[in-house]
Amino acid sequence: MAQTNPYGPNPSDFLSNVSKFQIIDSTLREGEQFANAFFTLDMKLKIAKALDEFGVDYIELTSPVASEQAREEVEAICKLGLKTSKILTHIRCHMHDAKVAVETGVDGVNIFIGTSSFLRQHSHGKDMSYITKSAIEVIEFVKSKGVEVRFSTEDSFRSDIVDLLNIYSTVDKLGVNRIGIADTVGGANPRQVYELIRTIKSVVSCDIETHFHNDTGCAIANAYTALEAGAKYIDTCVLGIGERNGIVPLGGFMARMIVADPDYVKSKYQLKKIRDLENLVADIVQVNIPFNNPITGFCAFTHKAGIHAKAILANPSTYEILNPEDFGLSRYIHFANRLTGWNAIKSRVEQLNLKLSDDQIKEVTTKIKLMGDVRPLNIEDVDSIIKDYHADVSEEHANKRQKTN
Ligand SMILES: CC(=O)SCCNC(=O)CCNC(=O)[C@H](O)C(C)(C)COP(=O)(O)OP(=O)(O)OC[C@H]1O[C@@H](n2cnc3c(N)ncnc32)[C@H](O)[C@@H]1OP(=O)(O)O
Ligand SMILES: O=C(O)CCC(=O)C(=O)O
Ligand SMILES: [Zn+2]
Repeated sequence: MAQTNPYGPNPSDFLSNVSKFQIIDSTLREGEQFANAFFTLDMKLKIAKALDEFGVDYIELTSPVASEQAREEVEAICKLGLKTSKILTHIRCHMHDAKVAVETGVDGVNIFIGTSSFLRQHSHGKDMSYITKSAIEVIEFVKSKGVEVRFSTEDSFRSDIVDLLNIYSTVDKLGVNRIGIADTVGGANPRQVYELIRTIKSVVSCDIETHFHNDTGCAIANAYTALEAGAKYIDTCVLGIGERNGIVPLGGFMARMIVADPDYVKSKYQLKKIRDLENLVADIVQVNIPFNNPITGFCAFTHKAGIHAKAILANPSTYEILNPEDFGLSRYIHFANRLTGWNAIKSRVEQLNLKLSDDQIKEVTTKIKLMGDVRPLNIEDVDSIIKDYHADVSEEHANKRQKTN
């Protein structure tokens, strides 16, 4: 009987887009706002090509009005003729920005403006009626140029819900391709995300994009819940880089989604390229891949405790929700420590091509654990304990045979 996936989408959840989400990768926009990022054109071209090869649906680029170089970079990336990813640029709700953006050759423009009282008062100083008026003007202009348009409210979760419903239904009627909902300060939790998206979805017919910061560690969970509530597009960055501690990390998001819908994720994204993509960005922004990074952290597929090792050797699904092979990686059983057990050591004895009975393996395991109580062990330590033990028991055996002959 086919087993149902306990982590799969709920089949009765008709609004859910868990099995048809798309990725808007913002490594070259939000990621450029990461404290350590200084991207040259060459670096941006390399990252754009790698994102395209991985298969992200869209690549979002820094506003062309940020600097002359930024504008040239947008144009150069548009000219790459990427095979999969469409190109967006991220602009203020501002006519000048829109005029510059549509001349760069992008496929779409992501417009944003702050709607919370914090941002209305201290960022741009405009009220909701001004915001609505300029949104209409800028959206109509971008649409007239035949490129995709998305309108987003910055700091959506601290914005007044009536303001949000009014502005989103207005821009929806203008025919935007997507609206964006942003947790700009990373304070939202999954339940709030679900409720806000369901409420907004009831007044718009266009698709919903979401943008989650990770200040309180909820970014991936919020992204997943957003899809469950009916959002379709998730903003990501490689390694989650971005302003402050960044946004939804592409790799971690892939880990979340492959568990929910393996067929969709494997058919759409080149998962075996995730490690190279992360290494490329990590090198460019000069950070290490975190040890506990989903998928590519150095110990993401390392099993240590004896109980885990035994079960993993019997069936990897016992303690693995992700299959390392899906990402071109392999699992590792860490047996050189005092938490090891005889099953793990038996596997090592077999790898070393030695013959020991189960009782002998249990005895040598006790020796390894005793040594592991004294100091940290490495593989060579364990191998030499096994080999010495093997030599001893073989010699004993030979002596016994000599005596009986
Ligand atoms: C949450 C986010 O990550 S949003 C994306 C952030 N991205 C960026 O900031 C891109 C890089 N930014 C830049 O290069 C510059 O800030 C520029 C070119 C956009 C603007 O530079 P400046 O004109 O020197 O203004 P400065 O950066 O000091 O202040 C921001 C200006 O944008 C205005 N503004 C801020 N957000 C918006 C918006 N969404 N729509 C319209 N105007 C806005 C502010 O009112 C302010 O203009 P003012 O000084 O005339 O009041
Ligand atoms: O444009 C958006 O939707 C998000 C902008 C942004 O980076 C943020 O609000 O944190
Ligand atoms: Zn952001």
